[in-house]
Amino acid sequence: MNMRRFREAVAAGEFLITAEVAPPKGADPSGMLAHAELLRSRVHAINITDGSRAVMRMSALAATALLRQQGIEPICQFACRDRNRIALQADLLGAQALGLDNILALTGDPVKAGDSPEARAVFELESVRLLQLIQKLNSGLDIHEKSLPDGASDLFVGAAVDPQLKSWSGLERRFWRKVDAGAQFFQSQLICDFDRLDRFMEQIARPSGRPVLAGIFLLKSAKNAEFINRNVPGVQIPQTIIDRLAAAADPLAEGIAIAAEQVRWAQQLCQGVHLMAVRREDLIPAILDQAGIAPLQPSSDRQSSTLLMS
Ligand SMILES: NC(=O)C1=CN([C@@H]2O[C@H](COP(=O)(O)OP(=O)(O)OC[C@H]3O[C@@H](n4cnc5c(N)ncnc54)[C@H](O)[C@@H]3O)[C@@H](O)[C@H]2O)C=CC1
Ligand SMILES: Nc1nc(=O)c2c([nH]1)NC[C@@H]1CN(c3ccc(C(=O)N[C@@H](CCC(=O)O)C(=O)O)cc3)CN21
Repeated sequence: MNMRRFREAVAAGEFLITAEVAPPKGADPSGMLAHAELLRSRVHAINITDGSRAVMRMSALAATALLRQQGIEPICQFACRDRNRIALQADLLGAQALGLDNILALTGDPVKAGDSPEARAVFELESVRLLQLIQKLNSGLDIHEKSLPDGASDLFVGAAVDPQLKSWSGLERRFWRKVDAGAQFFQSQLICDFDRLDRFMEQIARPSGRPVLAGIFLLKSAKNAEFINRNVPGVQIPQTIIDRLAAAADPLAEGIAIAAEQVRWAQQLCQGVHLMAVRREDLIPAILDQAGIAPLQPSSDRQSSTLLMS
């Protein structure tokens, strides 16, 4: 089973498709695995959240290991909130040993956003320093530049970016710091302003040569959009979209139509999409169908067709 399909697709310049799935809130992974199974032929990788919104769930490391066991390529989110440098390095090396070599390096949401506001937050590193740490592990050094006697990692690491950030100069500076620290791909924050994405791609991202996946969220209703505006740090769904959902006879169908439109815009502007459909991951194939994106060719078929052609 090819578990380097995502990085191969990045290298080949394919239009990249990932989907976000949260680990279970409990010890039984069967629901998560069933959702992931529905997406197998539609995405290059499944991106597993790590303490998203500071809400307690199963560890991303365990959840991605389970996906990989099932033959589905994961991207493991790594947030800096809950682990100091010893624990981050330990888990990164463990991820590599388990074959979980796609990583998304994040700072992480503040604990006050979640279900344990009294928890102690660590944040010893933030996303750029986490990327720098991974760069060191990949070159056979630990965070203190001591050599790793049992070998370097080969982690394929990406970072988040919010093209709608108010400070353009802050956005540009932070994006380039992430590129310099080894980010191989970028996943955008949930995006609604595609003019802004266009400008970000033209003026900031394109010169870096790093692919950007637009973060596209299936809004299930106007209420869902309002929940996000209240509870997801850094996200603001515009009133025009909330009104469109509120006016729709079938808000879920309207949400699918909006997401499919956004996928089409992303095809014009950037190198991929990161699809989020919280608790309705089963609808991601419908979004891709409406956007005119066919299932992916299995990577083994692609290899054999290349062989036939040569
Ligand atoms: N110096 C400056 O100009 C800037 C400073 N900052 C500060 O740095 C801190 C952390 O920023 P970063 O390390 O850049 O954050 P980060 O690397 O974790 O995320 C980058 C952006 O993506 C968004 N994001 C978070 N989780 C995401 C996910 N799962 N998928 C997609 N997007 C996601 C965030 O809202 C953020 O705007 C913040 O406290 C912020 O105040 C942030 C941006 C610019
Ligand atoms: N700062 C930040 N943290 C994140 O965890 C995060 C982002 N940004 N941006 C990208 C995605 C979007 N995320 C989201 C967005 C919406 C819901 C949401 O609406 N969840 C449920 C409600 C669940 C509940 O009731 O607790 C839903 O009904 O859709 C969850 C995670 C997670 N990701």
